[in-house]
Amino acid sequence: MQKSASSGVSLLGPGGLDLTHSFFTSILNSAPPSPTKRHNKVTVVGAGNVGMAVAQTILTQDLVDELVLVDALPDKLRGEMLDLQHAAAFLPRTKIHASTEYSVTAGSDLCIVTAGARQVSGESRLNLVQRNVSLFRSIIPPLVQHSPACVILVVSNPVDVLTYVAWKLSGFPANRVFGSGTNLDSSRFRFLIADHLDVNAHDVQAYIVGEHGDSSVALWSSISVGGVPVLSFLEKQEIAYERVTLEKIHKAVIESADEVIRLKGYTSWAIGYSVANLARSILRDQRKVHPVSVLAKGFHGIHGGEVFLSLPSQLGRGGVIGVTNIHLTPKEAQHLRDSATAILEVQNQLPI
Ligand SMILES: NC(=O)C1=CN([C@@H]2O[C@H](COP(=O)(O)OP(=O)(O)OC[C@H]3O[C@@H](n4cnc5c(N)ncnc54)[C@H](O)[C@@H]3O)[C@@H](O)[C@H]2O)C=CC1
Ligand SMILES: CC(=O)C(=O)O
Repeated sequence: MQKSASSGVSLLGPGGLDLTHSFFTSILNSAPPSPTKRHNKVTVVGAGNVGMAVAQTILTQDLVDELVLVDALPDKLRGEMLDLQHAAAFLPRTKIHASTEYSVTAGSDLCIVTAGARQVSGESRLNLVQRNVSLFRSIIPPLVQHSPACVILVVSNPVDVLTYVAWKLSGFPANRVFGSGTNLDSSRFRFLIADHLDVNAHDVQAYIVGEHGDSSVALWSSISVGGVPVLSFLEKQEIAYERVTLEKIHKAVIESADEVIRLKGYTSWAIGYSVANLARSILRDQRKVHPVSVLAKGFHGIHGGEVFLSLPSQLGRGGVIGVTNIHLTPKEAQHLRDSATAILEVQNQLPI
């Protein structure tokens, strides 16, 4: 009995009748016109906790026509694919494929890399670098071979160093390779500020930039609630202690991942939503600004080497359109350069 390549479901009836041709009668004399809507194909490499959170969030948001999962574990991969396909009646129509072979990814518009080792509680993300760089050597070249025009979005940790590695291995221009960076940290920051002030996180503007990790930099002057700049408001009211609260909130952001990992073993939902939010900006050419990991050499006095770290950047169909000219205080600029140094110290030890 013949089976469809991606689902394994039989397309032939018991007598060998091909049912796919017998349910509908065409009302046209020729083939129907091809749809004018752009066909979006996204690949997610790594079908672990993060990859599957990304996949399911993308599916529920009706972003893609084809979703491809790639992993090194064939049974896990097929199980995840079937489990998602079985929700087809409740989801926007999407063709879901899964394979350990990269040929299935051909023609992807966006390739999201989540494969790799993850940190345990108490471990720094930077500690993962050697293990994940060698995985990237087997992941990035075949992705590029099959989708030479794609945008690559790196999620695996340490995300800033691995985005640099992906850029080098791909040979792509820098606008087509970026990392999820501090889009997640900034979301955690906005949630904690909103929670503290009892407002909606959508109404809180606040950026964390630099490394997705211990040396991240909170841009205090970027914080506004409903259009009111928070720091100058607090200064006018002479509520100095709130500045201490904000610093505590930034510390809580840095410790967030470790807290979740200690409690449930890994983080997944927030990064899933964060990445789907980035995918939407790319696929829908939304030109929204997100704090993501981009080639930062030359920005804000960062000169020591080619380094990727997060800066507020505009995203569209072709990838990173540009980095916003944010104003940094001398202290913030110094912290950003320190963050670049922390990343470069790890990166410079790599044979890339
Ligand atoms: N940037 C961010 O904000 C975040 C990054 N992460 C990172 O995402 C990565 C994945 O985390 P989890 O999904 O929790 O780990 P996981 O262990 O659940 O999944 C990793 C997956 O990668 C697959 N894999 C390993 N080698 C592969 C290869 N050569 N080709 C294809 N697939 C391969 C494994 O089979 C596994 O399914 C980690 O590096 C983690 O630190 C996690 C959360 C947030
Ligand atoms: C694991 C990780 O990088 C995070 O949740 O922030």
